[in-house]
This record gives sequence, C-alpha cells and structure tokens, in this order.
Amino acid sequence: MSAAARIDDLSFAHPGAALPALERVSLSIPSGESVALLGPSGAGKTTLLALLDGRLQGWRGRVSVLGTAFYPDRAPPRPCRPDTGFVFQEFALVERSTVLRNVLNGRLGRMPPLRALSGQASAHDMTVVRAALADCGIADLAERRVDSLSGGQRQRVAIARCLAQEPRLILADEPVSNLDPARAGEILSLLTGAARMRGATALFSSHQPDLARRFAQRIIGMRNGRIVFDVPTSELDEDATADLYRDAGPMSGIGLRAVR
Ligand SMILES: Nc1ncnc2c1ncn2[C@@H]1O[C@H](COP(=O)(O)OP(=O)(O)OP(=O)(O)O)[C@@H](O)[C@H]1O
Repeated sequence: MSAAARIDDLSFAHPGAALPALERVSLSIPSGESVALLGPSGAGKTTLLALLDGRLQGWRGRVSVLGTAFYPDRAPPRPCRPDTGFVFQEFALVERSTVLRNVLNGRLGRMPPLRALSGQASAHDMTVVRAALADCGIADLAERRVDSLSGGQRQRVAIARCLAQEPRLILADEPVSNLDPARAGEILSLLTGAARMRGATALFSSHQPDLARRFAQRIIGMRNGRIVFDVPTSELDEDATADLYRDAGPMSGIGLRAVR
C-alpha cells in the first residue's frame, strides 16, 4: 500500500526551545487507513501534525505528504494544500456565523481565487457542503449560529467543514478531548467512518488509548519527541501503552496542554 505521509529521520525544535519537539522521527502513514497518535503531553503529537499540515519550517530530515515532498525553508505548494484537512481540538469555527457558512469555508481552498474572495459558492460547492452536513448529522442545524451549539455539535461542524474541503488526508489534533466519553466515541466514529467512505487517510492524536484502539487500524506511540512504537492496533501491547504514560507527570493528564 502507498503512503499518504512519509517522514524520514526528522528532527525539529520550536524557535527558542531548548529541547527538540521531534527527534529522529521516521514513520509512514498507509494510504486509506485511520491512524492514532498516542503519548503524554509534550510528546510531540501536535508538532508532528503541524509538520504534516505544512505549517513548520526549519526542520531536518525528509517529509512527503500525498506524494509531494516538503522543504524545510518554504511552505508546501499551494495546489496541494486543500488535499490536507485539519480538525482542531478547539474547533476553530467562526462563532457568530451560521453552521452552513462555516462548512462552506471548507470549500475556499477549492474555489478560484476571485470566487473565494467574494465567497460565491457554485452549485457543486453547495452539493459537497450539503453532503458533508448530512454525513455529520447536522443538516437540520445549517442555519443555526455556531455560538448556540453544544461542544459535540461544534465538533461535528468542524468535521463537516473539513470534509467539505474534500481532503485526501485528514489530520485531527485531539478532536475529542473536550467531549464526554459517549460523544467522544460518536465523533471519532464519524471522523474515521467519513474518512473511510471517502477513501481518505485519517491521523488523529488522542490521550485515550481505548478510543485509539476502537477507531484506529494503526497506533503510533510517542514520548519525548520520539516514536516509541508504531504497530497495527491488533498488535498493540498493553504494557507498551502503559509505559508511554509512566512517570509522565501531571502534564500527561487528559486535556492538559503543554506550556507554549
Ligand atoms: N510554539 C512553541 N514554542 C516552543 N516550544 C513549543 C511550542 N509548541 C510546543 N512546544 C514544545 O514542544 C514539545 C512538544 O509539544 P507538542 O505540543 O507537540 O506535544 P503534544 O504531544 O501535542 O502535547 P499535548 O498532548 O499536551 O497537546 C513540548 O516540549 C512543548 O513544550
């Protein structure tokens, strides 16, 4: 199977940071699979996702995403950007705008520049947006303002916006850490199911090994900026997972963020 993303011997330190956030990382994300990134706070999960999203510069090593090589001194070429979608933990929605408008924003990267500037959606854009709303179970919320929605509904909007972009690679940074366990399962089921239906690859980070096991076909464990294991879910070892979080300190708690 071809790789949706490939990283070879990559190291990266955030500007001004004393220690590298990623150290000698090599991995390959198989095309069409759902893959989970596990690891305590500060392990480097967010940094790895930002790298694959083309937002980091100044790294050492080799990176290619969906067959396009990235370079450490420049942003990825514009035409390949809409192929990667990102779902943020904090949703990153326009709160005072409607659900429909937010999901339509996912189409902007697919529109010709002039149409994107004027926000004029084509009939095809609307068809894709309506399908994304329906797949995420929020068609009936289309005209509601985002600031009137619950956390679970907001995350559905964020996923619908990402799907409207028609990405081939979906990156999600702790997409369920703000949700209760039942909602968290629903949202991960939605995210990985929608990716599968579209033949897209999904890579999501999580602090919850049980959810990673349920929804990922492959699990990558990280600690201190390094990959500790990278295995099919069926081969995930309980002890290896426990070791990942052992003595990780108070920063490893679910939902806690590293100090930036
Ligand atoms: N903007 C930044 N500037 C300096 N250091 C940073 C920055 N962002 C992250 N770091 C550091 O890089 C390391 C990796 O952080 P990262 O956020 O990638 O970890 P994480 O595994 O995603 O953690 P969490 O689970 O808390 O989100 C940490 O030591 C963190 O403090």
